[in-house]
Amino acid sequence: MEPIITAAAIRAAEADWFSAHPGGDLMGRAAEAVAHQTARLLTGRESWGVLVVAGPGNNAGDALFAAADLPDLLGRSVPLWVWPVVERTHEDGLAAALQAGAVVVDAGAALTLASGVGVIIDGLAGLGGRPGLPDAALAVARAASEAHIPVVAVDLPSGLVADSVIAHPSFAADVTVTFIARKLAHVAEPAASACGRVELVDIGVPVAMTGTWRITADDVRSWYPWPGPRSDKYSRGVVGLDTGSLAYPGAALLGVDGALHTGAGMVRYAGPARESVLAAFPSVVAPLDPLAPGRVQAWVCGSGWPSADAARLEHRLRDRVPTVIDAGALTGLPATLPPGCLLTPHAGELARLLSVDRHDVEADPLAHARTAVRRTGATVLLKGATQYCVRPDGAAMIAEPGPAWSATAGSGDTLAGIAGALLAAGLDAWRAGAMAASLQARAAAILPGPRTPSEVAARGLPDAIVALRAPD
Ligand SMILES: NC(=O)C1=CN([C@@H]2O[C@H](COP(=O)(O)OP(=O)(O)OC[C@H]3O[C@@H](n4cnc5c(N)ncnc54)[C@H](O)[C@@H]3O)[C@@H](O)[C@H]2O)[C@@H](O)CC1
Repeated sequence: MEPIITAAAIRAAEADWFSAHPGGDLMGRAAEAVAHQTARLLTGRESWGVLVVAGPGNNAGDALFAAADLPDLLGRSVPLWVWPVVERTHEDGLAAALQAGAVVVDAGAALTLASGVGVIIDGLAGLGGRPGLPDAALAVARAASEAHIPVVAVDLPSGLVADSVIAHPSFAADVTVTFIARKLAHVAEPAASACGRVELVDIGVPVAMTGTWRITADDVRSWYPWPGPRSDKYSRGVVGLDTGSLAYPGAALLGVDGALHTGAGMVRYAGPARESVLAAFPSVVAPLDPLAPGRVQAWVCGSGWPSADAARLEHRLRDRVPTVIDAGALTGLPATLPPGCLLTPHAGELARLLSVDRHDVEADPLAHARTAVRRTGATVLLKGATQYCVRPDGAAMIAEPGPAWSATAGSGDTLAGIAGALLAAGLDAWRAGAMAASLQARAAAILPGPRTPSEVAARGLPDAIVALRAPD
């Protein structure tokens, strides 16, 4: 798991580092990394000049020192321009840039340069960034974007806020060079799209964890319940699905598809779409009486339920096995849920669960997911372009992102089945939720284009799972 750190935690870590290393130089290390990325982007460009957009803070210091490093790094002269957006920019940084031959320009000249220069270094604001940009800076950002001029953002594109997912008007970076740890804006949509490729640079500052992580490829590989020589269908996990309805039989098929292709040892289907499920998946065990007792290690409920059905949900919860609670089952939850439940709402469902506006959830998804966790005592996987899995102690894990193609009706039903299979195999709800979202993202990524959720499950999941063990 890779920690995602708040701006406050970074500031505290830097303060501790400076007390332990009086007079130490972090800016030099940061600037070196920014210069390196700028040099890479400059190589092969027709125009060799670099425009630095400089604000008042340390972010500008990083950008200006980086520009000053460029002639030495590239072994030749580099035309440099500095636009100090404010009256006073970082003094030592500006002096270094001037020493390297930089010319100070005003807003008008910066706007002209923005569509013809080789690379722009955005050093207007970083951790101290306020939302949005002053008009003149926004005009420069837009001109650069229209002319496809590469932008290197220092720490994060100016206009974004480090701890927020909101896509405020900002520079659109090709590369964002950040230090110590990634922040939420780097990994969570829609802000993340403005960051381009994020290069994380270790500048040797240890930082305290803040309870949010991003799942890594190593986690996905090692948490997947690989079968061994002594595995049988029970040790691999029996997942029960009470999903679908006469109105939405497809949801039952999609959930079963997800569970089978994630590697469930056995799928038991106990719902109203028995005939269609058996016709499509002969390996599924589906008793004639859906209420007949049968061994399951996890349940999946709610996908394709047309409305809340407290009795149907309570019947399944009585087994006291980990349960995925999806879609229709998310309304009308009992006052207390047994341990190990995984709720899988999208933003609209979470908004309804919390009686708030959907836009509030979208503006601060993590806070709302944490509120739902506090109210229900369950683990919550909030679905969307960025998927957050929050467990009862508040710890959050951000799943691997998938292609935008995944935004189709039915992919949530498949996801519930994937999560159910992982719960039945013994993963805790937190890992199962983040893993399910990541596996589905990987499956969709290896089958690019407009695919049905069943195609992603049937063709993408097995290949994505096998590829986890392929040599890099
Ligand atoms: N503390 C250190 O020594 C280190 C700091 N580093 C850099 O320093 C940055 C933090 O420095 P600061 O605390 O000085 O903060 P910033 O450099 O982010 O600057 C904050 C200033 O920018 C102005 N500002 C904020 N948002 C704006 C916006 N949207 N438009 C226009 N002006 C805006 C604010 O009024 C404030 O004066 C980090 O992001 C990182 O780039 C790195 O050099 C690593 C080491």
